[in-house]
Amino acid sequence: MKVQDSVIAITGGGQGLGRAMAEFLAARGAKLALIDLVPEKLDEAAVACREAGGEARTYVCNVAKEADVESTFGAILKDFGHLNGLINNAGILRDGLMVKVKDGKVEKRMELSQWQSVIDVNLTGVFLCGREAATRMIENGDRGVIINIASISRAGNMGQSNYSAAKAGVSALVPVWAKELARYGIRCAGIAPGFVETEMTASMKPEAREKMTAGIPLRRMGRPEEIAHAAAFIFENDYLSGRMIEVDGALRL
Ligand SMILES: NC(=O)C1=CN([C@@H]2O[C@H](COP(=O)(O)OP(=O)(O)OC[C@H]3O[C@@H](n4cnc5c(N)ncnc54)[C@H](O)[C@@H]3O)[C@@H](O)[C@H]2O)C=CC1
Ligand SMILES: CC(C)c1ccc(C(=O)O)c(O)c1O
Repeated sequence: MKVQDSVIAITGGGQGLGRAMAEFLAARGAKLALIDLVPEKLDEAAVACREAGGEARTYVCNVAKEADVESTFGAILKDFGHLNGLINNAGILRDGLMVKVKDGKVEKRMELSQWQSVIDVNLTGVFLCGREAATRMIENGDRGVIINIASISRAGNMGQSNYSAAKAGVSALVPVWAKELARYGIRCAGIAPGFVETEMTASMKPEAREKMTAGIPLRRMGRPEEIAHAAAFIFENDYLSGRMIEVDGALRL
């Protein structure tokens, strides 16, 4: 599918990887529907997309809320008339060990609320947006692509019971949706990034950065545009469906 003139919704499009993917696709002529919780971030991202050469509109929405998601995708169809892509990117971290022994006593360290908040956004949010996007594409007769952003943590990372479970879940949805939606001309694939340079990692102390990158076979973190490049490849390759692409510098957790 051509990126040029395709209408692509990106959740968490206000900053970080979501914004980087939006700018990358905008430079190739995409029409972006940017979805996020934070209006100011959305406005900044939309300006950057227009400067890159694409069209962009913004939608304030909590992906974990069914009513928000339904009205947002309704508005996208009304504004653009079509929907050809969804990048399920919005995600949060609430890391912590599940249990810990302190002074000989076992403590429950990961609160249920900590578990639930990550599952709500990173897994249920992906389900709600994927279901809504597929519904609208099919109703509208649009061919389309759904991309789920996972993480190398999907393999199981210490201190990330909630996050690893959610990322394994969104990876499992990829072949499910690829099989269910192929008959409607919709493909589904995913990307599992390793550590990517973001504002957070850029502000780390040099020693901490060096320790982190020392374990990566390519000896550096990924760049946001390298993840965006993988998203564009998935979008453009019409025989790619049901699979995850790992963009992690060969790191295994
Ligand atoms: N940065 C990294 O090194 C890696 C990131 N990832 C994944 O990539 C995705 C993006 O990560 P980053 O750009 O680093 O994160 P970020 O924290 O910089 O950006 C996430 C965006 O999602 C938005 N968001 C959060 N909750 C939301 C909700 N309920 N509804 C709508 N929007 C919401 C935030 O407002 C923010 O703009 C996430 O799914 C993350 O798990 C995966 C592997 C590595
Ligand atoms: C542990 C993985 C590679 C990781 C690291 C950092 C972030 C982030 O800052 O958002 C992630 O989302 C990750 O999945």
